[in-house]
Formats: sequence, C-alpha cells, structure tokens
Amino acid sequence: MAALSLRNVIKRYGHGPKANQVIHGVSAEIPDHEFVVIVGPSGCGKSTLLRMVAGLEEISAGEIRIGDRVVNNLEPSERDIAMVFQNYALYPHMTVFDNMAYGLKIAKVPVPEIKTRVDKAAGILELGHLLTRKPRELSGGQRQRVAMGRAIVRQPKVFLFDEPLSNLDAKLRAQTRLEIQKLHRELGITSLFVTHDQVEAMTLAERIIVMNGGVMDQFATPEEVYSRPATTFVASFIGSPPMNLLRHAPGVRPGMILGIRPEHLSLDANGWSVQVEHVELLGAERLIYGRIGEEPLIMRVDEGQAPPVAGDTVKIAARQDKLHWFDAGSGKRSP
Ligand SMILES: Nc1ncnc2c1ncn2[C@@H]1O[C@H](COP(=O)(O)OP(=O)(O)OP(=O)(O)O)[C@@H](O)[C@H]1O
Repeated sequence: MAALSLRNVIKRYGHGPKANQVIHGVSAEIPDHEFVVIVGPSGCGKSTLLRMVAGLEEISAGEIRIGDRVVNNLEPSERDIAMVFQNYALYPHMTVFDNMAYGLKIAKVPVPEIKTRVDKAAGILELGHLLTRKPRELSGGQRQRVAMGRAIVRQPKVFLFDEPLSNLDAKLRAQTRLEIQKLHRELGITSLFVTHDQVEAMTLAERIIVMNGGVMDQFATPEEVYSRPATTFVASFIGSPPMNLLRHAPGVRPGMILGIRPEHLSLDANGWSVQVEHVELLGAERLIYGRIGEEPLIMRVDEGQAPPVAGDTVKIAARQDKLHWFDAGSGKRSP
C-alpha cells in the first residue's frame, strides 16, 4: 500500500498551437489507505486524470508519485496499481476462477499462491460458489464483483475505479457501493474512484476531488464540500436540488453572490417575497419553485407544513447561519 501524490499535473492533447490543454495543473496529496472520489460533469477531465495515474495516458507536465517512486515514465504494469472499469472486461471463455487468476498467471506467480489469493478474494466478495461459472452465467453485479476480485488478487498499492457502477441498476448500484465500502474497510488500499454521480461521491469518499473544466475546484471531505463549497460550481454541483445562487436578492451587495440551500429556507412572515410558480410533491417533502424578483429560487418544505400553491406570493427567509457568500467575478467562496 502507498500514498499517491499528484503535483501540478497537466495534460495537453496534440502539439504546438493546436494543443488542447484539458488538465490545468492538478495537485493532490492522498495519504496511504485513503479512499478519494473524483467527481465532475462529463468532459471535466476525471477519466484523463485517472488514466494518467494508471499510466494509460502520458503526463504533459508535473509529477505523479506512488509511494516514494515517481511513476511518470513507468509502464502501467510497473506501477503496482489495479484498475476496475465500467465494462468489466472479463474474458468470456474463462471461468470466474481463471478470470481472477489470469493476471497472476501472466506474472508467473506460483500456482498454490494463485489459488490462495483467488480463494481469499472470492471469500471477501462472496464469489466462492461461482468460481466455475463463465461470465455469461453471472448477473451484472456478480460480474462487477469478479472484476473487483481480479483487481484485489494482484495486491496492488493503489486501486483505480473508472465509473465501475454505471452499468448497474439503481438497487444494485447501492448494494455494490456498500460492498466497495466493506472491501475498503477490510483491505485499506489507497483508492481513486471516478464518477459523475454526486451521491456516489458523497457516500463512498473519505475525501472528494471536484473537477470543473480540467481544474480541481475543491479537495475536501464530503461534509466540507457540502457545508463550505469552495466555488459556485461546487455549490451547484453537490446537493440536490442545487444550492440557490442569488445576485440581486435584497441584502446582496453588487459583485457578490449569495448561496443558500433549498433545505435552509423556510416560510417566514419577515422574509423575502417569492412568487410561487410550481410545487413538486416528493413523498415526505415538497419542492417549491419560485422567483424572487427575476431570480429563480427553490425551497424544500417538510410534510406537515401547509404548502403554498402555484400563483401564491409567499414570504421566505433563509437561516442566517447557513448563508454562503461568493465573489461574482471569480466564483470563489468569500470567507
Ligand atoms: N484522446 C483525446 N484527444 C483529444 N482530446 C481528448 C482525448 N481524450 C479526451 N479528450 C478531451 O479531454 C477532456 C476530458 O475528457 P475526459 O474523458 O477525461 O472527461 P471525463 O470527465 O472523464 O468525462 P466523461 O464523464 O464524459 O467520461 C474532454 O474535453 C475530452 O474531449
């Protein structure tokens, strides 16, 4: 096991004036054993970053270290990493056992040692009874567990996950998330996990890297990313529905943006006047979509409160201890 360190990592595709820079100097120190999730919208550079750590993509500038080794110029096979992909990439003609054992056979690990490692991984992943099956005889979730098993048996220093849950249905995704957490508790292998799903990021990560257009906007615990987002981008990307960002509401100075989460607003006779446009019922709660002046505002109301209806004008106030201020020019949090 090992720490993982990214220092001012840059990626350009192409050369000369036509070069397209897609990663703009990312630095992150990930201590040994930590589970870090990289999250961001499509095209923000998550996969590119992961593939550079894996050695599948060259680094244009900067340094990547695994433990005390600079790995910039090492082949993927020399980096002591194991990667789990979205499409499990299992060999269809091989049994589960052989799929898990394959990498070790290639590396000429002695046969009894292979058996010990595969049996141990199969035990952890509850695959023991499936070892003689072929991938086509497995469910999607089981195939994903085999793909993880294949990664575990290699006893890597770092695990890399590239959207491994995105082919699973919602229920299986939640279940596999729990399995990955359990696996991490048992093995403690430093992990980098890429997803575009903020729920996955919030539930799995010890710390989250939020990427925005090739820039790392924030690297912090899920709690901090939610309660102290570093930029308006993070504020609107993490949390559902997203944080309200107001430029013109009463009390907001020019050049500033006020952020307030829908769950931190409430009906209050002393509050702002809000025109209600639409009300959405979501089981135990309701979402009120309205406008304060020209700006859209979303508010969450719990069951039990008499909800307004479309067309009403209501008074809404924000919890004063839950206000977020951002600089309108840079989008950065203002302390
Ligand atoms: N081989 C390539 N040549 C040129 N540009 C590329 C190449 N691969 C990726 N890019 C560009 O780099 C940027 C980052 O891509 P990347 O695949 O890392 O994004 P991502 O965040 O993983 O997105 P997604 O969630 O859609 O997979 C994108 O703008 C993409 O178009």
